[in-house]
Amino acid sequence: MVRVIKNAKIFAPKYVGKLDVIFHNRIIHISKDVNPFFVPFEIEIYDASGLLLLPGLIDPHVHITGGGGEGGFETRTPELKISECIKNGITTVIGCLGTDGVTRSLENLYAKAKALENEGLNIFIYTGSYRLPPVTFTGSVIKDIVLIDKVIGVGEIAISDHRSSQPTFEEILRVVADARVGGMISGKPGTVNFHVGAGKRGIDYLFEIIQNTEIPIQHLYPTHMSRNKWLFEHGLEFAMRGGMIDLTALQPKNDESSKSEFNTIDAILKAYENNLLENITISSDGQGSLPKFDEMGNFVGLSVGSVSSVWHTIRKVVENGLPLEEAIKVSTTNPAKVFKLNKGRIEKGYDADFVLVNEETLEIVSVVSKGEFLMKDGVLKNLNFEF
Ligand SMILES: CC(C)C[C@H](NC(=O)C[C@H](N)C(=O)O)C(=O)O
Ligand SMILES: [Zn+2]
Ligand SMILES: [Zn+2]
Repeated sequence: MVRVIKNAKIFAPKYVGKLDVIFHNRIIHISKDVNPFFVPFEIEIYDASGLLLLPGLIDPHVHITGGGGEGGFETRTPELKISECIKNGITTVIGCLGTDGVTRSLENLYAKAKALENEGLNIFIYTGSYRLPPVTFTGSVIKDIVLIDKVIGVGEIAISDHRSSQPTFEEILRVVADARVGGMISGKPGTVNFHVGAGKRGIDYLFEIIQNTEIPIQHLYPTHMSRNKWLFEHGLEFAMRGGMIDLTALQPKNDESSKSEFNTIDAILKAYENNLLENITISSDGQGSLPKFDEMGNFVGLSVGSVSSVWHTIRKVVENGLPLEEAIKVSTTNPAKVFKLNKGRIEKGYDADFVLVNEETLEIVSVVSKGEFLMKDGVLKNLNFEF
């Protein structure tokens, strides 16, 4: 079905004015005052008066089958409900495993990815989990990337963290080399998503790779880079060399980090001041655990990441003075660049993934993914097991 969204104020991300957008699964045409009765076929009209039209949000790090477990079996976190993504404007997700690569499987990750895709989202996954040697589908990272359609890279590989496998530099380098060539052969980005812990080695391994090997920086994609101010400073240095860094979004309920001296909002504003916003993405760590450990490394407790943190963070950054057309880049054009996706822009030929928000409140009203409304004026499409 061809559709037209009329009278929306469009942020492409740049604000381009009030225009009409005609689309199928991709954007066909954008112009003023489209008259749908002039086209010689049926076209569905959506009047977006009073709404802003943004590119669908891309969340590059979600534990779609659940994660956690750092406090024992009862702390394994629940899997993702697709309605959470839709209500929060997320139309593209990269799924991953985390600490627990034993009871969480890649087969389950793949099945969940296909389920989310079949119900309307755009989904990709990483092979591997925290540990090296990595868990794989086929026994090899290269084969996983080349032969498993949804696999676009490897992650989240833990470094500088007491929960990592304490990988050697050679182990890390081999995974990145395999991801690069696997990506080349299959036309995929071959991205390696590094989970960077609070350890004092930070992203030393990544600097070593770009300084001492032939591997280009675009394959190295560290996350949790606003975990603390010290790590973020190193992240900015990595960004100055052309690298992309991912920040874990500010969790709506987690008022601790919003009160702590440094959080993701500060990090985004600082990147903007340093003219490095184009090197920043944010991710929710959705359904991943957000565990706390004491100084002796004893587990203290954990909360669960929420995909709602992405839009929450963008709104907070706008409240702190960053223009909307800048703030949304961290979840549209920037992650689209990391994964080489035909997404993240409201331009002819781009995928028809949209979020429509109330221009006064920035509340999310409607969501379109692959040209289909998944939520229209606050009403979700019918979803399995979600009543
Ligand atoms: C960035 C911080 C706050 C959360 C972060 N979460 C994960 O890495 C995911 C988790 N280990 C899981 O497997 O579900 C962490 O633990 O450091
Ligand atoms: Zn992590
Ligand atoms: Zn994670």
